[in-house]
Order: sequence, then structure tokens, then C-alpha cells
Amino acid sequence: MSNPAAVTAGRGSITHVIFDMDGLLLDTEKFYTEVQEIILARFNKKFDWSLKAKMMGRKAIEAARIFVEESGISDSLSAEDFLVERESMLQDLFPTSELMPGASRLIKHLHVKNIPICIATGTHTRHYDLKTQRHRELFSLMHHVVRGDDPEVKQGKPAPDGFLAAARRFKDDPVDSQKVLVFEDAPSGVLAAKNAGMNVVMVPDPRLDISHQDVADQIITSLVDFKPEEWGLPPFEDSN
Ligand SMILES: O=P(O)(O)OC[C@H](O)CO
Ligand SMILES: [Mg+2]
Repeated sequence: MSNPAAVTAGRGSITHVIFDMDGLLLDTEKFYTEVQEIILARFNKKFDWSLKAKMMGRKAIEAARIFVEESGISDSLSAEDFLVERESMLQDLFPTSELMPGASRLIKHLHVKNIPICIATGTHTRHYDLKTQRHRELFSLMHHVVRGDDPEVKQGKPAPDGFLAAARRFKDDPVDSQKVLVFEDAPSGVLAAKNAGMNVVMVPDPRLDISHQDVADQIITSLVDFKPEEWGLPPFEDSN
């Protein structure tokens, strides 16, 4: 599914690509879900996808505040204590992070074709290092990485800070936002990309409510389905 008018605005003119990381390149959103289900079960509550949709993509403390407030446990558990409680579980899970389908193929393809690529993620440096430790070679193909604890990222997604900082750091600065294509899985990330004036392809988890698909310029079910030539990027030369 796609928004034809918006797709046309960026089609044919993409020069730079910015990737989100969690849930888009790496299958790490499931770890946050698992840990948050465990914590809420302690309060006899269930973690659902409407709350998940509000948290995903955001900086840790911003997501934590949403979690304790929206689930009604803020009198018993502060956002800060929630982050401490989930940390040991996440530290065990993150090093096992696996790539999402199609991520490796797309990154390598754009790299070989000399399309400048980078990452803008809400995750902070320590977690980034844990999540990517099995994928260093692939992630080294990124021109740069902007993380949630970057000094230029004053506000997390849906604010545009991370994407604007990412665009500024390509060496052929200034980059025209309208020629940037962002890949995102999270509603907050899609909004952040649009707030930065960029084109955005959303690859949503199928459990996200369909209402979150209204903002993106294009929706695909997997990176495997992305067709670079629709955006003026070099086509894949294999037949997959
Ligand atoms: O989706 P990302 O890469 O911006 O990461 C954000 C959080 O770490 C997880 O939702
Ligand atoms: Mg994400």
C-alpha cells in the first residue's frame, strides 16, 4: 500500500538513504516487547500493541515515561526504575540480535552503488554496541550513525533532530531533505522523518494498527519487497 501523491514527490530524485535500526534493520523490538510483558505481568497487567506503538522508536527515558504512565503503574514504578529493572534482561538479549529479512541485501546493494547511507536510531551508544556486535562488518558500511544519546539529538522521535543531524553529516553537505529516503518501522519514526521534510518508506510490524500507515509515503511488508528503482535508486541486479 502507498500514498501515490507523496511517493511521486520523492520518486526519481533520492540521493541519500537513512535507516532506522531497531525493528527495521535488526529484529530487536521483540526484546523490548518480551521484557515489558514480564514487567507488566508483575502488576497483573498486559502489554498491548497500542502501548507498544506509542513507545517504539523513542529514546529510552521518553519511552519509559510513556510505559509507566499509560499502563497506570507510575505510582509504584518510576520511569527511571523501570529502565533499571529491564536493563539486565535486555543486556542478555541484545547480543543475540538478528538482522531483519532483506536488510543485508539492501545495505550491501546501496553501498556497492555508492549511495550514501547512514543510521539514525533512538537507541543509545551502549545498547547500539550490544545489538550490533554480531554485525560489525555490515554496519561498518554506514557513512555514520546518529544515536539517541548524540548531543545534537535534543529530542527523540517524533522530533526530527536525529534525521536532520544524520543528513548534515553526509560529507556532501548540504543534503536536500526532499532527496533523502528514510526507512522506518515505528509510527514515531515515520513522523520524525516527515517532520524533517524527508521521504519515508514504512516497514510496519503487522500487529501495529493500520491507522499508523497513513503518514508514510510508501508501506512495504518487508525490506525484501523494496524496489530501489521506484525511488530513482539503482535496481537490484539479482532476481530476488
Ligand atoms: O527504532 P530505533 O532504532 O530508533 O530505536 C528505538 C528504540 O531503541 C527501540 O524502540
Ligand atoms: Mg525502529
